[in-house]
Amino acid sequence: MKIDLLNTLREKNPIAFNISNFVTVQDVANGINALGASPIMSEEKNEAEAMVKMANSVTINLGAFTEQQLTQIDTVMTFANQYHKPIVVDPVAVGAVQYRLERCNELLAQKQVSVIRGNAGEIAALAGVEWHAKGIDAGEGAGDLVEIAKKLANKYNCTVVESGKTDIITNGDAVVKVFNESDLFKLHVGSGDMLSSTIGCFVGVEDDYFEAAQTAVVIFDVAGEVVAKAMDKPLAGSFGPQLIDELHLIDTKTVEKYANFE
Ligand SMILES: Nc1ncnc2c1ncn2[C@@H]1O[C@H](COP(=O)(O)OP(=O)(O)O)[C@@H](O)[C@H]1O
Ligand SMILES: Cc1ncsc1CCOP(=O)(O)O
Ligand SMILES: [Mg+2]
Repeated sequence: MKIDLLNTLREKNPIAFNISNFVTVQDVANGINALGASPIMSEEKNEAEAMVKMANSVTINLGAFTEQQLTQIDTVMTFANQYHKPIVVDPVAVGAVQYRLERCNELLAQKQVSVIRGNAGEIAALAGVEWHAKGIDAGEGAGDLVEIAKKLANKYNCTVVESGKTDIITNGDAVVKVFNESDLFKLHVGSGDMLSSTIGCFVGVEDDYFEAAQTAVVIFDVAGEVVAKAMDKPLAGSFGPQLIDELHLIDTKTVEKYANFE
C-alpha cells in the first residue's frame, strides 16, 4: 500500500477532469480540491480535447447524464484513450436502470478504462451477475463479492473497486480489502461519487492504477471514519462538510495509524 502517494498528490496537484452529476458536483469538487488535486468540470463537447489534453486523469460519473451529455462522454473517453489519460468510471445505478446499463456496457466495450468504482449492485450488473440493486444503492444479492469484482476486472482488463462496508479492490487477480468504515457514508449522498473522483486524483499521479485505487480508498475511508468517531452527534448533515475538512487535514501519519486492510 503506497500511502505516501498522498504527499505525491499534494506536490503534483494533478488536474482532475470530472464529468460529474448535478446532484453531487459541489461536494466532489470541494472534496478533491481539499485533498490536494485541482478539479475541473465540463459538459461541453467542443472543449473535450482541450480538457483531456491538460488533465492528468478523467473521471466519468454516469449519475444523471442526458443524451447530449452521452455524446460528450463518448468524445471525452475517445480523447482520453488517444492521449493515454487514465479513465475512472462510476456507473451510478446501472444495476437498477436498464438504459444506463446498456449505455455503460457500450462505453466499456468501446473504450479502455483504468478503474471502475461502484457499489455491489452496480458491479454485479456490469459483470452480468444476478443481483437486486435498489436505485443508487447496492441493494441485495447472494453472490460472492470478491468473485464478482474479479469477473468484472477480467472482463475489461482494469481495476475494479467494489465499495460497501468492506471495500474490495482487485485487478482481476490480486485482491485488497479495506475495512475502515462508518454508517454516515451511507447517509451522505455523494460519498460514492467523491470516492470515485478521489481515485481519479490518484490515478493521475501513479501509473499503477491498482496501487492508486487502493491508496485512494484507504485515505477516503480513514478520513470518513476519523470524522465520524470524533462527532458528538453523528448526523448526516454535518458529516459531508466535515469529511471535506478531513480530506484537507489528513496526513500520512493519520492514515498509517488507522488504516485497516488486508
Ligand atoms: N454499509 C456501509 N457501512 C459503512 N461504510 C460504507 C457502507 N457502504 C458504503 N460505505 C462507504 O461509503 C463510501 C461510498 O460507497 P458506496 O455507498 O458503496 O457508494 P455509492 O454511494 O456509490 O453507493 C465508501 O467509502 C464505502 O467504504
Ligand atoms: C441521488 C443521485 N441521483 C442521480 S446521481 C445521484 C448521486 C449519487 O451519489 P452516490 O452514488 O455517490 O451516493
Ligand atoms: Mg454511487
